[in-house]
Amino acid sequence: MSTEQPTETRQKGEPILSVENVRTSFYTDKEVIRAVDGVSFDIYRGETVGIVGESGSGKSVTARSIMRLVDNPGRIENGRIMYDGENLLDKKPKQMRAIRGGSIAMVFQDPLTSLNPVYTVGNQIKESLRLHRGMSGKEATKEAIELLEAVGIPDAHRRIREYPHQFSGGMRQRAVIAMALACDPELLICDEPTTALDVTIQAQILELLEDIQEERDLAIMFITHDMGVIAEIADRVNVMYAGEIVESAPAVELFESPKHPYTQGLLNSIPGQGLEEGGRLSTIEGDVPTPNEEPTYCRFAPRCPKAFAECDTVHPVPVEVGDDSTQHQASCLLYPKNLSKEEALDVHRERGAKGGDQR
Ligand SMILES: Nc1ncnc2c1ncn2[C@@H]1O[C@H](COP(=O)(O)OP(=O)(O)OP(=O)(O)O)[C@@H](O)[C@H]1O
Ligand code: NI
Repeated sequence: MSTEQPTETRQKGEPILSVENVRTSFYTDKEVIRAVDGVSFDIYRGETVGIVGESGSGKSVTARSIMRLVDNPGRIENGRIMYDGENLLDKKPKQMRAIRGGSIAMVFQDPLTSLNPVYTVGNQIKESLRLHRGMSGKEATKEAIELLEAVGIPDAHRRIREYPHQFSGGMRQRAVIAMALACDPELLICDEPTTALDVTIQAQILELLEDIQEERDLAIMFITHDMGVIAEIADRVNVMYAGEIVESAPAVELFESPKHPYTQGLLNSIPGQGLEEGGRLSTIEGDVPTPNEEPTYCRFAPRCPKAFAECDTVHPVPVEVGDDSTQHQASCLLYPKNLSKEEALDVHRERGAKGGDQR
């Protein structure tokens, strides 16, 4: 972290969540997979931070690391996750359970992973209210109905007595969001919450999240592989590739002026943009590599149209790339632009040697 905070950031006060140089690895029989490899980012109150990247880039493992839900053979090996001034990695399992579904709630792609088929939707919301806010009886029923109304479920006093299978996909995801809100969270982590829904319903859910955020000053971490969705919802974007954040910027700036060749490639693959001759959508050739060794090179180089010899021997660290702001970083040897190629390479070599992800 730099000691010089840009004005805009300083005005927002302290971040509600600071992920600092986190590494989470999976110890399989064959190899050690560094699924999250030196990841750092902040989330401020009332802000939506997007995490975007192709399948396998480490988005979900990042979310699960924050929630301390990494299963065997996975281990969080390095870094700090500061929440409300305390490191979540130091919390006992019991303390973590209180935080999960309490001040930090999570919404997954498949609402059925969060809903129990044998209980009514109302009873599940009421159970959350009982556990996290000590409510019961009529008071809890009233609050549960209000929550269902707040997430746009019509006829809430009747639907509260229905089971998850009686809800449509979109309504189920709304119910899951109501359940998350029942705990009155400060931070909502959404992992592809709209991916399984059709486009119209997806738009409605995104709108709902924005409304709720405004009402409650909620911080949202939003994971998706869809740049279009990011454009809709994020204030700030972190682009992930093979376990690392390769670019981080305010959303508007990222879309207007992407710096990392990977981000540029992702943006070219949005329908309606970057159409090749003949109208075909351009995509980035090849797949995300499995990050199974310490990066002493750029993991994107094999797919990068701008790669040069040093990309195979120098690990890029995040450097400032903003045209006029100090909140735009990219991990790419092409930058900083104001330096010669040799000077820029030295910046990456030196900072990499000092321990990598020092922003
Ligand atoms: N249980 C596990 N065992 C071994 N490796 C795992 C496990 N879970 C995740 N990984 C590794 O971590 C990498 C990142 O996974 P992650 O689920 O975070 O990707 P993602 O960016 O969320 O992708 P998607 O868009 O497909 O959800 C995977 O490619 C895989 O190599
Ligand atoms: Ni995922």
